[in-house]
Amino acid sequence: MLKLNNISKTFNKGSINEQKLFNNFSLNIKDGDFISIIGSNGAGKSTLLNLISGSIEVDEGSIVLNGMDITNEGEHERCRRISRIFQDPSMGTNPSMTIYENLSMAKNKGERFGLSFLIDKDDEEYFKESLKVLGLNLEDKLNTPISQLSGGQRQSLALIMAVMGNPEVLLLDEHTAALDPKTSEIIMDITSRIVEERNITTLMVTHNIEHAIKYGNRLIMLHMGEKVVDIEGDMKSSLTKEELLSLFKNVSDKSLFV
Ligand SMILES: Nc1ncnc2c1ncn2[C@@H]1O[C@H](COP(=O)(O)OP(=O)(O)OP(=O)(O)O)[C@@H](O)[C@H]1O
Repeated sequence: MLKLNNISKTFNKGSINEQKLFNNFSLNIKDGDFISIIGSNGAGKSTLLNLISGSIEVDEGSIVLNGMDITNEGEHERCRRISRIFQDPSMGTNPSMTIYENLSMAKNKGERFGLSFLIDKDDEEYFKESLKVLGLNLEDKLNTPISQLSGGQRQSLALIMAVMGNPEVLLLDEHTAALDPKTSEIIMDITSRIVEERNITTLMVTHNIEHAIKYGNRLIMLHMGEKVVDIEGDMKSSLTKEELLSLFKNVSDKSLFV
């Protein structure tokens, strides 16, 4: 269980650009939840993931992961338990290294090691088995530099790397947004298979309404740092695109008057 308790976050405090984004924001996420997070630009979606990953600190409130208060842990300390994939496929992998080396790095995440320690031939079979799940034949390209892979192949690899250490939480920050529509569908299919097979608690920020509806057991809409829609279970699975767009429009229209 991941719990965000009464979180507050203000950017540029005390300056003319001060922006109070989250004010007493709470969220309880159950183990195995796959949550789609939508909302207009600037709603606070990425900031929410930043607060969970530890890349920015909360001003007030606490974050508790499976009973352990991680509020004061930095990103590096949280990274073994919380994995993240970004929009840019080059961010999850090291382009100057091979697939094999990247996977070795992911396997040893958070540990102190030198490159010589990374090359362990015994890992080869394990890496090949992990890559086979993707169905992209990357298992035959272990010695190929990442720079020679397409964006979709890189993002698939980033997924395998992100879940390699069995994280408790997976954060997906518009991870298909930079891909062409067909590749984006393939990556979403792979994502959903991996998340389901491993039962990883997942938060996925997306601007793709269809993906938000199709994937996950829960959907949250953020608006100006507030949770304005939160549906799950049967309500989520029967939600139509029209209904969601109408909810979205209601929220946007209302904000014109505040
Ligand atoms: N590090 C920061 N310093 C100052 N302001 C920030 C910082 N991070 C985010 N903000 C501000 O907080 C607000 C929310 O930003 P955030 O990136 O979380 O929105 P978002 O919902 O992810 O938007 P988008 O869909 O455009 O990616 C924005 O107004 C943004 O300018």
